[in-house]
Amino acid sequence: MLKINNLHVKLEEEDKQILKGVDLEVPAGKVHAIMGPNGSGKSTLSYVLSGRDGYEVTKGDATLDGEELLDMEPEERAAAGLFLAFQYPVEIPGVGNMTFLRTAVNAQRKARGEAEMSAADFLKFIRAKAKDLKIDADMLKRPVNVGFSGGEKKRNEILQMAMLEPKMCILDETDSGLDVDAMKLVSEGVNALRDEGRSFLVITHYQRLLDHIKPDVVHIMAAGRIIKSGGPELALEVEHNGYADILAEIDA
Ligand SMILES: Nc1ncnc2c1ncn2[C@@H]1O[C@H](COP(=O)(O)OP(=O)(O)OP(=O)(O)O)[C@@H](O)[C@H]1O
Repeated sequence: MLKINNLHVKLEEEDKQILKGVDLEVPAGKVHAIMGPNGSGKSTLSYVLSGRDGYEVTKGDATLDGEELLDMEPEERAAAGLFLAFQYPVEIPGVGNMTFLRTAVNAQRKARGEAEMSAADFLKFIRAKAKDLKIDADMLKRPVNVGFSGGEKKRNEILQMAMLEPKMCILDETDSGLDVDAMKLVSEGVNALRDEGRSFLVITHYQRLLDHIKPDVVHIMAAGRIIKSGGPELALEVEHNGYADILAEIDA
């Protein structure tokens, strides 16, 4: 599924290397988590995979099911099955949430050579998914994310993910801004999408999210590289002891 090989990335505007040799492999059907101190490069990794401007890949590559991701335009990456839920979801004034989702779903279907979904079928589909995520019908009519609370934005992103049915989902700090109940709801939304053909990369600071979304593997990122990988117990170790011991192990 997702394979990242010795990825080096610098900022385009200044000579600052942020990713310094990331190696990561997320097989089909698996949930991997990335934790790591502030500024270690976790969000940069998700931005680069999504095709955001401002970063230059200086070495290495990333493939999704063998296809080179980094050469693709952002919409081609989405059509290839990549989905990213960002730390700070964007607001799109003037574009209704429902219209946005219908356009996105139909663009994906078109890219896959499938027929567009009719208005009636789409309405049924979105209403069922929104109900599962306890998203108010009123929120579907409002402009995308405009005036949504932090938690509503996160839930809306999980709705987008549920509607687009991607094969590789990257969730960047989906827990930030969620209250306990919303975190449970969002985690349930993610768990409902777990499937042997779908993989997840969950970037988080908090072990408690991983209590709900149980990862197969936890990676620790520091200074632009994955420095340690292990099972869910690694997240517990971080929760109890912080990163100092792990960083010291690497330096030794
Ligand atoms: N556009 C930019 N201009 C200047 N520095 C940047 C830019 N983008 C990223 N950086 C720097 O790159 C480093 C990695 O940032 P990144 O946001 O990827 O870290 P992170 O691991 O996601 O951090 P956090 O846990 O705090 O969200 C940081 O030192 C950050 O300041």
